[in-house]
Amino acid sequence: MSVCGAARCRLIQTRGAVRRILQQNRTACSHTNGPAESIREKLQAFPGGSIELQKQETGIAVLTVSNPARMNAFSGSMMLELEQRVHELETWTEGKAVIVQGAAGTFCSGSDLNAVRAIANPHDGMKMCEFMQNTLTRLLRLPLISMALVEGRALGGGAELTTACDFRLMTSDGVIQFVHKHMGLVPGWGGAARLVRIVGSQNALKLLSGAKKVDPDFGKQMGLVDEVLHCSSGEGDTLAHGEQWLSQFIKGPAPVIQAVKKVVISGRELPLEQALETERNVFGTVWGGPANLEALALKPKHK
Ligand SMILES: CCCC(=O)SCCNC(=O)CCNC(=O)[C@H](O)C(C)(C)COP(=O)(O)OP(=O)(O)OC[C@H]1O[C@@H](n2cnc3c(N)ncnc32)[C@H](O)[C@@H]1OP(=O)(O)O
Repeated sequence: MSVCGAARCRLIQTRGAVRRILQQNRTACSHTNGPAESIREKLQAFPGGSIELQKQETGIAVLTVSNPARMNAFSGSMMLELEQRVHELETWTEGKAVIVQGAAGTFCSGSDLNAVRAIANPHDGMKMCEFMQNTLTRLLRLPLISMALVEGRALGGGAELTTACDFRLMTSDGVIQFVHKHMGLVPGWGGAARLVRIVGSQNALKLLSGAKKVDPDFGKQMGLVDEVLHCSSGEGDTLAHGEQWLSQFIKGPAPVIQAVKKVVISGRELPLEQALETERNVFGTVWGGPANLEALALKPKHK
């Protein structure tokens, strides 16, 4: 092929890649989309529990999955509520971080099995899966640093939820387990795709095919767990310990923290040329900004 022909070929490939990414973003970022609409009514038919959101003045929000009578399993209405909470976080300009936790000393036991039984056909399953993939992708793409605080158990969809956060912290008795295989399933909320990116395909294959229990030591060893909190679930101060750990990453003004997260997301998800372009654009939002000018005026030494 001539040099011109090769260049034209590369251009066509790049355009194709850009079109695909834009398409993915449209699907994952739209607040309402056609296919997801029809599942909403079905999900609404399975009420129970709630997703609570507390936005704090520190710039840290706490998102609590709460359905204690069912070990914080996701009812249909909780799936809908999670999407609403993520939407609220997407527009939180003062925010820096979000902690995702479970109520009453345990994280989340996945889908509510009562709802699962009622929609146990491929059509509804795929719609529910599309809905949750969309929400969890948006959670991961928030311009906020996110952390799953795993007390007790994170099972099935609960394990998948932990992978939609930037960091995972665990109490010393915490367990993450992709139990899907035991249920005759594979992850469907995007958990497999994200797990491969976090721990690599070899480790992901072991965790999914063996439905292995990940305790804090195993989790740290394979890079799934970022830090172990040396306290037990339900002790009450777990959240304070989690906030303390997170504080090292969120010092400074919200626009700068959000800019950091944006360049990391684009670096993680986009082809290099596009990631570089996004990085330039984000850089332009902080260069010469208040935090930058203040730092320059202080003549800092980074010893
Ligand atoms: C794409 C998404 C795929 C999925 O998420 S599929 C769902 C995967 N999750 C599961 O299979 C979890 C099944 N549950 C369990 O293994 C155990 O209940 C669990 C969480 C280890 C807790 O065990 P224990 O401490 O002995 O407590 P327990 O079994 O008595 O549970 C207390 C009450 O909670 C209920 N529960 C727990 N997980 C649930 C779930 N996912 N859906 C609906 N209900 C659930 C459980 O039935 C029990 O209720 P009850 O007291 O019998 O009325």
